[in-house]
Amino acid sequence: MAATIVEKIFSSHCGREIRAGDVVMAPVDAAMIHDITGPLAIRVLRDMGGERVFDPRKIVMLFDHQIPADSIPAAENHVFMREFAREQGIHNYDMREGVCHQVVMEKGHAAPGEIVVGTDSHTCTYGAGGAFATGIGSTDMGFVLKFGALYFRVPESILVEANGRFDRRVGAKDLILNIAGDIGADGATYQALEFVGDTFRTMDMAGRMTCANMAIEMGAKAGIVPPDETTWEYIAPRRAMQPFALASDPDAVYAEYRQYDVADLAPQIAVPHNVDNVVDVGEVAGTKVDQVFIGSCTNGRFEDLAEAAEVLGKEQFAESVRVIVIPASRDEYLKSLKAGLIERFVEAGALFEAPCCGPCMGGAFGLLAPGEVSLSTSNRNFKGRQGSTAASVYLCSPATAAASAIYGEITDPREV
Ligand SMILES: CC(C)[C@H](C(=O)O)[C@@H](O)C(=O)O
Ligand code: SF4
Repeated sequence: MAATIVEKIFSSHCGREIRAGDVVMAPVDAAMIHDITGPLAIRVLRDMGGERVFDPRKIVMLFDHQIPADSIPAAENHVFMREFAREQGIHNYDMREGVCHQVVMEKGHAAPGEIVVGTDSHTCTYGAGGAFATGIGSTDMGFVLKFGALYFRVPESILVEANGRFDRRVGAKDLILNIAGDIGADGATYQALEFVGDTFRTMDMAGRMTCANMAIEMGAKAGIVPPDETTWEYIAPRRAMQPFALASDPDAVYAEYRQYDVADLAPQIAVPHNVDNVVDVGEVAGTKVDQVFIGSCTNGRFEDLAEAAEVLGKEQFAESVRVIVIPASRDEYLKSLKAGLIERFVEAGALFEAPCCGPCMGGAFGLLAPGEVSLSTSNRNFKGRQGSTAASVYLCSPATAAASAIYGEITDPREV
């Protein structure tokens, strides 16, 4: 019977034919925990009487949300997790490598055809690499840590096809914001978004990660780009794995089909206070901004920083704006450093920070005062997300963020 890529992944893990809607107990190939949600998962494991984890090699631990520790409880969480990792023989990246989703991908913990879970909603990012990846709660993770498997209701898929070439300074983030605006924040609840078409096929891994990352912003359980040459090139230095074919059958059954042509797509922006409140940047151009954040698991890769630097050129950032630039990982940091991007950002007046979640979630720093406006390349603009509930957060691409930071107001990057 014809199957979607998601149904195929579950079938291969369960050893029998699985269909969307089935509830199955499936083994996981990797499980990620971080500094916020990890401690609770460990406590759940303990409460269940779990002495040892199922397989320490399949568990990835790292700290990214509250680093370096910004409070004594955060520092205590770090100590608690370090001790657990030592006791169980789990490799702990600690706070050395960067934002969880970037690190999982970069270090090859997720690969095509795998099932990966993480105690973070943006775990769906690894779908960029052809995995079925989804965020789970800490209670479920306690179970996974002990048994290496979890109950899943296999999702139906929505086929999202994008064709055409982007205009100058328009890219993956604009497309996914446009899709979020179209599908809506709950339009894909408990389903999987399968990204196909020329636009995704010619998109680099950085762009695919940006898109898969935001699947959860439409309520989707997962977002997945069927693996192709780009995927396997990314995987090659990270995992000893022979490329194999994995795609939906042509007559697979989908819950929905959505088509996009990106040729005339303008830069997009999500206006406060919802991710699906999306308009062309031109509609809000001229809005004054107090803070611009370029970073996060959505847009903190070298390609994103390079895009922002290209728009910046030899300009300065407006003195009225606090510009915070944070690469998503140590690798991305080093690439940016070697390419001279950091020097350019700092010369232009930016604060350049070491890899972490930063102001994305208003966790460690970069909080907004009531009435302030932030422009962010991250994925959520809910009330209070980056500080005061009376502040406003807009979401955009790195190009739009850089252009707006130069002028101190929301600016279409094509006009710079
Ligand atoms: C802290 C964590 C649980 C949370 C998530 O699940 O996504 C955070 O990373 C976020 O982006 O809101
Ligand atoms: S960068 Fe933001 S969205 Fe990504 S994991 Fe950190 S807090 Fe969550």
